[in-house]
Amino acid sequence: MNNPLTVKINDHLTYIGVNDRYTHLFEGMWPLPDGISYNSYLLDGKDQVCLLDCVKIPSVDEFLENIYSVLGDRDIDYVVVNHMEPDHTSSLPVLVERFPNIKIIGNKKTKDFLDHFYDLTENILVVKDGEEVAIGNTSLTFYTTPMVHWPESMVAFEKSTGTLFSQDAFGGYGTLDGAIFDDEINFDFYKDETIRYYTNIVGKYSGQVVRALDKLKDLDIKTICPDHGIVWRKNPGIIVDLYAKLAKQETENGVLVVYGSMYGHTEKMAEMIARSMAEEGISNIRIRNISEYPLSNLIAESWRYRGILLGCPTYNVGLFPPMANFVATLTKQKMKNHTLGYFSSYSWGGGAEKEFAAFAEKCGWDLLETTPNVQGSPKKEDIEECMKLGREMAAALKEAYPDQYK
Ligand SMILES: Cc1cc2nc3c(=O)[nH]c(=O)nc-3n(C[C@H](O)[C@H](O)[C@H](O)COP(=O)(O)O)c2cc1C
Repeated sequence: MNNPLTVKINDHLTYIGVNDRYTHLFEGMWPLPDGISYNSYLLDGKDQVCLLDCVKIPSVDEFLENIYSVLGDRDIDYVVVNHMEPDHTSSLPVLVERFPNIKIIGNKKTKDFLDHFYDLTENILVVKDGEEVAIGNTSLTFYTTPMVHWPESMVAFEKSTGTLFSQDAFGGYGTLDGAIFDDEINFDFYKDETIRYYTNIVGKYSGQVVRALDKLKDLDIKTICPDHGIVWRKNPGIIVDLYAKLAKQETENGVLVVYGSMYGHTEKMAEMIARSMAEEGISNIRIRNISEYPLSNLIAESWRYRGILLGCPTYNVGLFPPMANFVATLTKQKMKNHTLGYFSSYSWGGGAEKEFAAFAEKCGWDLLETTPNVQGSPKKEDIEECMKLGREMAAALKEAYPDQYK
């Protein structure tokens, strides 16, 4: 049956994934303004057929329709579970029911998860790192990529065509709107969403990403088939380079000012600090109100800019709660190459400034000297302190990017 929604990648490989424009929050917390795709692939080795990764359960009917339209009444011999996260496996039990002879390919850790998630304990082929499994007239070789971004994560490589099935690595948010290949798509449409995906989902495991990239560097990769987003067949180097750059965290010239404010005192401080940076010639400045701007985007922007300035009022002897949450998130992100400044406001005993100082020590970024802590509305001398902090940030950026200030 002709189904234009299943797309041939090569003679024996077909894209059979689905788009999701209904889920508003990925993993229950990351906004999906452009939706997301759950990619799945059917590898036809003539005598044997193998499915690579599945989709989220609400799309199971469309998924099965795609499978049947490619396979007709043929059976499926294997399903590879490269990653156990339910957006790729919650349809697996239905698949197993429809294709009772199917063997699930995973590693030792996958086997454990299959039992705990879905009570699946039979017909599992456990593969080791580097093991090759014949799929009819072709084969798949499996490489474990632990913590990119779960412990059982692995990738599969089909060497006859140089196709890497990379699970969540090299993926991005955003549905595949008609086109699925990099040469059919304007990547500028997807780039920001790919970066936001990386920083939200994979970012804190960048060390493991670097190790995984190193492990796969000798493979002759011609096509990358991730579990979300674009299939890379023309220029896979673009997405590999982007991931490598993000993993190394090469920050760029600019400042992200994140503030929280209930009654405007801290907001005023943020505006003054930004003004003094602008007066010093810093042109990439973003001021974000933490109560209004999504955490997901704040993470992506803090990943990007070298300068990070955080400010908030004292709230019950500590940080304003949304800022406390952001600071805790930043601590877990393990980011590098940043210059940090902080500022705060209080009315009686204070407390936010101490928690900012504790964060500064933990993250280990370059810390600016001036840390204004203002009682109530900023007065003349407080304004001067804020301007001084801005000038210090400007000086740090000029030192970090001297070529841009010649
Ligand atoms: C719910 C609440 C709790 C506060 N807790 C403290 C506190 O523990 N210590 C303190 O010095 N000020 C406290 N404040 C006062 C604010 O930190 C202070 O008024 C600050 O200047 C407000 O800044 P903003 O205008 O940017 O919101 C609290 C204010 C509110 C509304």
